[in-house]
Amino acid sequence: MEIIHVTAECYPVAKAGGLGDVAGALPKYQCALGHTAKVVMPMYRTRFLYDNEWELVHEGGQCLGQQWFHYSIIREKTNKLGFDLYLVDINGLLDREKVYGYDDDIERFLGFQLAVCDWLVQWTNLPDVVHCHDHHTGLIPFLMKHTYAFNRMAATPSIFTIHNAEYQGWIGWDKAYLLPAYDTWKSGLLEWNGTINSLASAIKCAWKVNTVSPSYMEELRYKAAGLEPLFEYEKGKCSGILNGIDTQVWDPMTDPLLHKNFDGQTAKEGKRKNKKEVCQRFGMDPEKPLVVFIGRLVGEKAADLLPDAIRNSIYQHHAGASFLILGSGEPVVENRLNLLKEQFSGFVNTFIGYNEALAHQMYAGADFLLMPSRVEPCGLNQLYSLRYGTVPIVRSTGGLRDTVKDFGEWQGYGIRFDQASVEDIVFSLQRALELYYQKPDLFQWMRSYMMQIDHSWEKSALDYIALYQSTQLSV
Ligand SMILES: Nc1ncnc2c1ncn2[C@@H]1O[C@H](COP(=O)(O)OP(=O)(O)O[C@H]2O[C@H](CO)[C@@H](O)[C@H](O)[C@H]2O)[C@@H](O)[C@H]1O
Repeated sequence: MEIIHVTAECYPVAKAGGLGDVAGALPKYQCALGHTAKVVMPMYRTRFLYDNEWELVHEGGQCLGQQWFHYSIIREKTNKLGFDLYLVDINGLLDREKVYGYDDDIERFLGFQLAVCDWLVQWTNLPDVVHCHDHHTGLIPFLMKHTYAFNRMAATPSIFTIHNAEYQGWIGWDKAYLLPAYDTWKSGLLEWNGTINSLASAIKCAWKVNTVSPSYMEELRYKAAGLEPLFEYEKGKCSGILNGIDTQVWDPMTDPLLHKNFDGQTAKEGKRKNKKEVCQRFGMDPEKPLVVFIGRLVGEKAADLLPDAIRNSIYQHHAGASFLILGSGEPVVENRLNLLKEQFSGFVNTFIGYNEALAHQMYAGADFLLMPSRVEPCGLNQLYSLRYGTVPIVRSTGGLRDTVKDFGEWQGYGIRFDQASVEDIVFSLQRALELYYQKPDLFQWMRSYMMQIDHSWEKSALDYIALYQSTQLSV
């Protein structure tokens, strides 16, 4: 099959979160299965662009409302990522350093989607599947099926994967003129609650829709930031496929970013050395258990609970653990964490920002990874932590529920709690400290057991192929 993934992020070209990891790995594993998977994404001005060689494969033009724009598509020459990578360049719109966060993001990603459709529709042989990821590509199923300009692709299956339904790509109707012509009676396919909603439109128009874990798909039917009835209505074409991890990038035995590589046999010593380095750098005691948090400091990840939970744990557990936080997000949370760092110097430290190398070193050096998420469609951090022998402490939601088993259960290897509350987090930290100080044998067993769990992409890549094939049945 020929599969085109359309995405705003792809590791290592540009990554802001888990979407980048998935788009950088899934196509590679699909190619390994004998399919032809390709990725098309915006050409941001990131380092990857300048460090690699490119060839021009297409040039064209499209209208964004009254404004005509020129676009070009370049391809990475050496198949460096294990699949064909195409970048869409639109001067003035996509040529920025960051992926998101600009005032004209609506125009930027509309321009991107129009350019992709304009390019694909000119292919002599259309691809077998167009696989769109998250709301930045959510209008493509509508554009392919219902606009005059692109309806040569109406019979080409579109698949839509929801990595996060909290962000929906709302566009006021006053910007509807930016879209190419379509029969106006079809405008209901774009709309939700009085605005154009890219995510809702994708759920309505894509041939198949999936989320990145089965539990999250279930949850969306009763908690989906306003889209609950839509998920209930469209449940027939919706499913959940658990994310995998790229074991070529995330392997503690070969990871070049670690101070010391290790595998299941050498984990105790290897992790001890990595922990020592991390603790030295952040001024913490390597004899104490190291609890880390890595991710966006936003409400969805319950990062706002961290300051109180950490403070309470330090008081209640007599500073029995060290805490290190890597992330950025809401300024209030960043400031509160930095205050905590001042107050509890030597016990708490933070790195506010994005740092891929440090993330790897923290997965390797930590004893516990804390993920109290209010919403977690799948979560990759806990999968990385399992592979790096770091016990995940997670709230029982979405993909966290599907991938972490509490150590109170038969062959459990993690710590789970129910409520996104300071009390539940502190109680779970207490269980973690008991495990670390009082049950070292069990702790070691959990570590070696979790490192062997297979969360590679092989199975999920096959599930996606089966999903694509199921579109043949729905023609
Ligand atoms: N400050 C920082 N420095 C370095 N690295 C950082 C970092 N902050 C985050 N990361 C990295 O970004 C990735 C985060 O992935 P997640 O899946 O946990 O979250 P995200 O919410 O972005 O993804 C969404 O999409 C993914 C993919 O489908 C779902 O798993 C998830 O549940 C959903 O919310 C990990 O690779 C992590 O190491």
